[in-house]
Amino acid sequence: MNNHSNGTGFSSSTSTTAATTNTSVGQFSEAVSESSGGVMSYSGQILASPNLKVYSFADLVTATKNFKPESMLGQGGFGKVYRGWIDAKTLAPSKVGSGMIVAVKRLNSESVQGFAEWRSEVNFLGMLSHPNLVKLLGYCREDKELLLVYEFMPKGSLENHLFRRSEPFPWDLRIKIVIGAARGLAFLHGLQREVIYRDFKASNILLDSNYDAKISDFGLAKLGPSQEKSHVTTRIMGTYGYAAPEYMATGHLYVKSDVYAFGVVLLEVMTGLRAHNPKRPNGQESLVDWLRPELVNKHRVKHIMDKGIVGQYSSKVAAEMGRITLFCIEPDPKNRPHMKEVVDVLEHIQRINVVPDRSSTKSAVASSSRSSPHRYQYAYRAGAAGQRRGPSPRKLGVENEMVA
Ligand SMILES: Nc1ncnc2c1ncn2[C@@H]1O[C@H](COP(=O)(O)OP(=O)(O)OP(=O)(O)O)[C@@H](O)[C@H]1O
Repeated sequence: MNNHSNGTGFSSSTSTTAATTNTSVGQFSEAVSESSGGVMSYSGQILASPNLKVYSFADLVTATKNFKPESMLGQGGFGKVYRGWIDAKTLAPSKVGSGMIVAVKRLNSESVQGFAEWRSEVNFLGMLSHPNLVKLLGYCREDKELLLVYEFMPKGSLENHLFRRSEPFPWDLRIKIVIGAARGLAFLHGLQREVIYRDFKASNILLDSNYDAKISDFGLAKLGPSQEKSHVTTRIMGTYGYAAPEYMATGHLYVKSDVYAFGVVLLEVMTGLRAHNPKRPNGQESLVDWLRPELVNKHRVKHIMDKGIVGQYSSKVAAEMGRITLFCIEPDPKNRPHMKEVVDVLEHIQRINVVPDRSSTKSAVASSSRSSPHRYQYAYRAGAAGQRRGPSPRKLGVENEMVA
């Protein structure tokens, strides 16, 4: 057993483990001290020290009832995620059915990338706190086992709602979610030493019971460039369809590479179509390449909007969404907006959505029999409705799979 909790939610072994997770934590602590520790920024905070519970593997076996298959919430590129139970006050593992629900990610410890992802998650999420970032509660590293314990997000991911459900996802929830996610990214980009998230996509936007968005999965996050530099150079990793062209071509990663990926998610939210789907006809596999020309003409934008949500947004809103999306997916990173500007524009779009024949989006949505937020029921079931709109996104650069 490597680590033990001292029951206070923080233990000396937390810092020992953090210190031994090498380079990125060193850099990160530096970035934190540059920002003088415990600083508020865009209503978020860099914690003076990580506040994570250290679990033993046996703790998490108890919490998840031995990772029973029925409690699996989902599966990502680096491991499986299970529903678990802990005591809400002490965060100690509890019996299934008592205390509070958490999500326990068990990483594939055989893979080098699995360890890198685990370390990055502990380093970044352990130090950052913001209403639009998912909360990491604790972790376990024992022999080959690497696990992470997160707050449970009962409404699943944006990807689930957009692409795996038979019912169209209401427009007002779509816009609320992208605003939350934009605030989360703006927080990361607004830190004194910027954090580049690098894997922004619909499946990494998780939703709480109120459909408030929280960005999860900091496995690929990087500290931004120091001082004069505009970018960091890294191995190409991420997910097909979302990675910015400059990053794919050169490995140069900018804060604005995240803005590009955000623009791709906006396009998915508008159209209800996946960023990349090899099953679409020739020339339509990449959503951006296929639909960018439509975004240029504000009168054509309405034709690419998801047919399932007609009547829930005004044409002005569709045109404005088209404009900000186009701005985010500009080929040259310098021409893309800052996330703070994107937040302002999206908040404006949310305010101006007056739908014809109705006085507000809310009433528009409420009067739609198919997609009222009250009627829109979502019970968390992993992969509930199968692949409504194409296969899951494919990871770039996992292990030795490099992309030319
Ligand atoms: N905190 C959480 N609460 C509820 N469900 C979660 C939580 N974290 C993850 N999940 C579920 O588990 C699934 C897998 O998550 P994970 O982060 O491992 O992979 P991913 O983001 O879907 O893909 P990849 O890691 O390959 O990019 C998610 O899509 C989501 O459905």
